[in-house]
Amino acid sequence: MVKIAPSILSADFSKLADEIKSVEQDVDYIHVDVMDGHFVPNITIGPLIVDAIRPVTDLPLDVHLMIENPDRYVPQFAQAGADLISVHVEACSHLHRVIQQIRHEGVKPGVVINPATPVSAIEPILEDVDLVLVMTVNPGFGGQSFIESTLSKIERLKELKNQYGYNYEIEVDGGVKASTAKACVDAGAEVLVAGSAIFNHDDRSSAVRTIKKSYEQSV
Ligand SMILES: O=C(CO)[C@H](O)[C@H](O)COP(=O)(O)O
Ligand SMILES: [Fe+2]
Repeated sequence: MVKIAPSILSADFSKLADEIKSVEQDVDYIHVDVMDGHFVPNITIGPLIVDAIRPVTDLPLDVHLMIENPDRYVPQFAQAGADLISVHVEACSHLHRVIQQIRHEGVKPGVVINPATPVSAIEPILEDVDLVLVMTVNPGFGGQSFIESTLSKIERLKELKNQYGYNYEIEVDGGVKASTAKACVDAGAEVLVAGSAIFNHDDRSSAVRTIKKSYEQSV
């Protein structure tokens, strides 16, 4: 079963609790985009917001850290109630140490690769993570166009997972909507992050259904 993870980056921040409630019956994770204005040009959410939305839902909070030196903030996001914390390989000088740190905090660790980063950059860490997030846009903003060249990396991650019996889920993030979701699922994506394709529609159930219908023939 393919999982859906709505990104609250495209939600109405003046009523985040209502926004989360509007999707939770149809989805599997709540995706939280944390940006620091350094690793990416945008500034968004910190641990205080994660703490505030934690009691709103029982769904796992999938926290995507787009920040430099994430080791400085992992304990705060863990204490705030993150269930998964993913860090960019491009933002970590000591990736293995950060992944260990996340697990030590009792949280599932994930690693993220940007569109221009090859799978080979994270091969040594694949046995240690619960999630691999393939960015299908350059991180920083919602509502961007899907980058097709990322599909071969999803296929490679599926191949490596089958070959070595790794436990990670393959997640994709950026530009995922009805017209791009099937290609992701066919390539091996198991978790689809979608922000604008869900929150830019008044009827969230119908928006999620439209995405699911686009690939259900292939799963
Ligand atoms: O990490 C992200 C951006 O850096 C977001 O999760 C992603 O962009 C979701 O937005 P959309 O589905 O509208 O592309
Ligand atoms: Fe994200």
